[in-house]
Amino acid sequence: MRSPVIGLTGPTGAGKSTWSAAFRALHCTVIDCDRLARRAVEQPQVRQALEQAFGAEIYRDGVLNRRLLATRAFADAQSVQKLNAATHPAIRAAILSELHAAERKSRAVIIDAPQLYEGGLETVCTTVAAVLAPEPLRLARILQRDKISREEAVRRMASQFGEAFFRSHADWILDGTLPPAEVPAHAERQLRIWLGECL
Ligand SMILES: CC(C)(COP(=O)(O)OP(=O)(O)OC[C@H]1O[C@@H](n2cnc3c(N)ncnc32)[C@H](O)[C@@H]1O)[C@@H](O)C(=O)NCCC(=O)NCCS
Ligand SMILES: Nc1ncnc2c1ncn2[C@@H]1O[C@H](COP(=O)(O)OP(=O)(O)OP(=O)(O)O)[C@@H](O)[C@H]1O
Repeated sequence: MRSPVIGLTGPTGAGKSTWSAAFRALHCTVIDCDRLARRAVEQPQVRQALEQAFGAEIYRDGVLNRRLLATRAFADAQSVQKLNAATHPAIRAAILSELHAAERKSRAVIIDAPQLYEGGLETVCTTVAAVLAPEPLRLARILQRDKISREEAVRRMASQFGEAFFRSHADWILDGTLPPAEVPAHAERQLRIWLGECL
C-alpha cells in the first residue's frame, strides 16, 4: 500500500524544520526540498538557466554565490519567477524520484517544501499542512539564522505567499510558535490523525 504523502509548507522562518524533525523522529521519511535545491543548482542545465537569467558571475569556479543570486532573484516578482523557472523543474524531478523510492516503505512521507504551491507539488500530496508564525517573529528568526540584512530578509519574505494564502489553501495549520520541546507530542497526535484518515 502507498504511504500517505504530507506536504509541509509555510513561509520562511515559520518553523517547518522543527516540525519535520519531529516527523522524522516518528519514522516518517522527510524529503527536504531546500537540500534538493542545493543539489539542483549544481546541475549543468540549471546552472546555464541561472547564468542566463542572472549573469555568469553568480558562479565562481563552478560554485554558486548564493548570496549574490539571492540579492538578484528576490529583487522583484519577475526575478523570482525567473529563479523558479530555472530551478523548479530539476527540484521537482528530484522530489518525485525520492518520493517514488520512499512511497511504499515509509509510515508517511513528508515533503518539506517552502515552495510547495509554486512548484505545483500539492497535486502529489494526500494532504497539505502549513506551519505558520507571526511575521515579526519570522523576521527575527531568519535575521538570526541566515545572517542577512533586514532589507534582504523583508524582500525574501515579500516574494512568498502570505499567511492568508496558506490559511485558505492548506488543509491543516501547524503552530510554528510552540516551544520546540512541545512539538514532538503535537506531531505525534497530528500524524495519528493523518494515518487514520489515510488508512
Ligand atoms: C536563491 C538561493 C540560492 C538563496 O540561497 P540561501 O542559501 O540564501 O537560502 P536557502 O536556499 O537556504 O533558502 C532559505 C529559504 O528561502 C526561501 N526561498 C528559497 N527559494 C525561494 C524561492 N524561489 N521563492 C521564495 N522563497 C524562496 C525559502 O523559505 C527557503 O527555505 C536558494 O534559495 C535557491 O536556490 N532558491 C531556488 C530554489 C527553490 O525554490 N528552493 C525552494 C525549494 S522548494
Ligand atoms: N518552535 C520554534 N521555537 C523557537 N525557534 C524556532 C522554532 N522553530 C524554528 N525555530 C528557529 O527559527 C529559525 C527558522 O526556523 P526553520 O529553519 O524551521 O524555518 P523554516 O520554516 O524551515 O523556514 P525556511 O523556509 O526559511 O527554511 C531556525 O533558526 C530555528 O531554530
